[in-house]
Amino acid sequence: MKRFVYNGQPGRVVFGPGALAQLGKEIQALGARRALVLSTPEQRASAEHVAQILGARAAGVFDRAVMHVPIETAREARELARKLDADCAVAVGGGSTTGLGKAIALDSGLPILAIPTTYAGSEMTPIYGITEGGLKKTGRDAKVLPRTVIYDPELTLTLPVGLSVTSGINAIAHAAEGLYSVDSNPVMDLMAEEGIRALGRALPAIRADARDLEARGDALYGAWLCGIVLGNVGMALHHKLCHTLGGSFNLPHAETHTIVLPHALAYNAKAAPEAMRRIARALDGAGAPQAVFDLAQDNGAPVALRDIGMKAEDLDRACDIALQNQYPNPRPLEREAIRQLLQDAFEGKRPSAG
Ligand SMILES: NC(=O)C1=CN([C@@H]2O[C@H](COP(=O)(O)OP(=O)(O)OC[C@H]3O[C@@H](n4cnc5c(N)ncnc54)[C@H](O)[C@@H]3O)[C@@H](O)[C@H]2O)C=CC1
Ligand SMILES: O=C(O)/C=C\C(=O)CC(=O)O
Repeated sequence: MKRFVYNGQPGRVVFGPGALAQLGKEIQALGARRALVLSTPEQRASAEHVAQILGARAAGVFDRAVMHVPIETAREARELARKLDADCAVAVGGGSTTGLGKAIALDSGLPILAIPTTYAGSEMTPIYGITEGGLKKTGRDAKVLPRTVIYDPELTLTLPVGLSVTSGINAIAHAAEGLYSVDSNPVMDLMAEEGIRALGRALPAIRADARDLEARGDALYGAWLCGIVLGNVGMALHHKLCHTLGGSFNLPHAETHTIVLPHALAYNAKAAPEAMRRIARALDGAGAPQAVFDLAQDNGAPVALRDIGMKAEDLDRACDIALQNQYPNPRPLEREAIRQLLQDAFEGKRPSAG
């Protein structure tokens, strides 16, 4: 008999092509009068478009979001929010931009309205990350959970195919680890399997036609479900390895998730057979690690850490860092086997079945 605790996270979702048109109404519903719009430098035009929709309710645009939220950028954005007397942050972009909004909210309590344009899922979580002195610290705080999320698939049509595939597999990683989480529950399991299924369907269709709006909607739907799982249940070895590789070796976030996931699943396969069965079923494959590997490789994503900047001589240190603290994982953390996992991921081996 299952025993579990289920805690729904508050938050409003407006979903669908053209949903961005609801922005004015949604800001008004939040009671905000002066919104600071956030973006990366590359998405400045999207931020300006959002500011235009907000009209008099736009206080300004800050376009310097970058990956992993450096504390200096967070301080600059917080200062600007104070100077402009902003009462809300609107984050238009991927996990980096939502992350910057969270850093402002953590400090000031300002509500966030998120408009995600990748599949990372940060908009659905109370998890924040800030990097200081080369070290990324993450934490959970209800204050940083966006109050409203507008998912508009039209805004993802410009997401390059390569990043669409790796970002989609980043989302699948949340659901996969959610299925064997120490605090999983039946509702999250349903969302996790459905999220993986939607992304498994959508990514090849996006690869075939990046402007396929139906597939873009499917991918965003999957990302939403996977993001909910990340926000509600604890992650395990895979996320720990990716944070180590991203935080200490500066590897790109979505690509790292894509490469490591098949190997983390292979490591945990025997200890979490029901999770593996559900992942394989969602991807219509014979085995979960192999199905995830094939999804990446068949859609042109990198499959070897050595191809995204990892150095062979750093693998021992990565293994040591990932094992510094104990954390729940279906299979106990065994140094030799985890070092082999990293070697396999480094070389881009397809995990063997059984
Ligand atoms: N706190 C949380 O719950 C989570 C946090 N994250 C964090 O988010 C960051 C990674 O976020 P990602 O979304 O992977 O990447 P990102 O937000 O850094 O975006 C990658 C690049 O793609 C561009 N881009 C985004 N959407 C686009 C679009 N529709 N069209 C064209 N270009 C677009 C961005 O401007 C940027 O240049 C990492 O720092 C990661 O740790 C990721 C997942 C969950
Ligand atoms: O590192 C963070 O900012 C928080 C969580 C994540 O990045 C989740 C992930 O690894 O995709």
